[in-house]
Amino acid sequence: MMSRRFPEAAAVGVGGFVRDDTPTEQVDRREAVVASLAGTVRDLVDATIRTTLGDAELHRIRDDLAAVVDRLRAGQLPGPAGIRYNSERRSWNWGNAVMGAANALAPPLDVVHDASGCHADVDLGAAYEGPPGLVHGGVSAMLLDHIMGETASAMRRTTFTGTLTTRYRRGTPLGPLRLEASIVREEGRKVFVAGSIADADGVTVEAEGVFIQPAGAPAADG
Ligand SMILES: CCCCCCCC(=O)SCCNC(=O)CCNC(=O)[C@H](O)C(C)(C)COP(=O)(O)OP(=O)(O)OC[C@H]1O[C@@H](n2cnc3c(N)ncnc32)[C@H](O)[C@@H]1OP(=O)(O)O
Repeated sequence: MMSRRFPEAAAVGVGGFVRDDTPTEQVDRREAVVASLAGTVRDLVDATIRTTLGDAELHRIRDDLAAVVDRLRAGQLPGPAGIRYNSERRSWNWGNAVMGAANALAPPLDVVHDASGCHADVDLGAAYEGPPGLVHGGVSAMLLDHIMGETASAMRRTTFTGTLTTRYRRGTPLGPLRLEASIVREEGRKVFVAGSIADADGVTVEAEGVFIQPAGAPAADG
């Protein structure tokens, strides 16, 4: 297992925000490839959780997968993916825990910015279970944190989560869900955001968050 700290990544400027002048067309093409790979790995996670095969077959499958991991390790970044951007204002954060195209742990969340904030439709499977048949509370908080953070930043400024408060009104069933977020008010560098998760019968989780533009960060970058 790879180390969780990446001093060698900082040394070569990988991670963080990285200017990368790969043309957008090439970024789009590569994104489709890594998203396809991550989709198959996501299937693998679901299939692993739900497998009923016998122990001997699972040992053989584990060996096959270990060989695949070795093939992927033949070419690796020295650290996490960070956020990259080019001169055409195309940015990509393929490792992001919630919407990273290359991250099989991400559901992934496809966030749509609209007039009132952001929304996203997501379909959560067995990998996101907490109580039986229900979404893990930490997963709900993670998804809300992300969509509320995107709402606060409005794609034009950097904001970090200061405080996130969640109220779990009832269990959130695995399956199709709708997330929504909107800005309630702003005070100086603080952006107050409301968010929710709903199933077909209505809201299951409500959240309030304070998102803060760090001291020294540009108020808006256009
Ligand atoms: C587009 C991508 C979307 C991604 C969405 C995902 C969002 C995330 O998960 S971000 C990761 C989780 N969050 C973090 O790691 C943040 C860690 N904390 C920090 O970096 C800093 O503490 C930070 C930026 C929140 C505040 O730092 P700093 O700018 O120095 O704040 P500071 O000057 O002390 O305070 C500014 C104001 O914010 C308030 N404040 C500070 N911290 C908090 C807090 N945690 N909660 C609420 N209010 C706070 C202060 O009271 C102050 O208010 P006022 O102006 O009224 O006096």
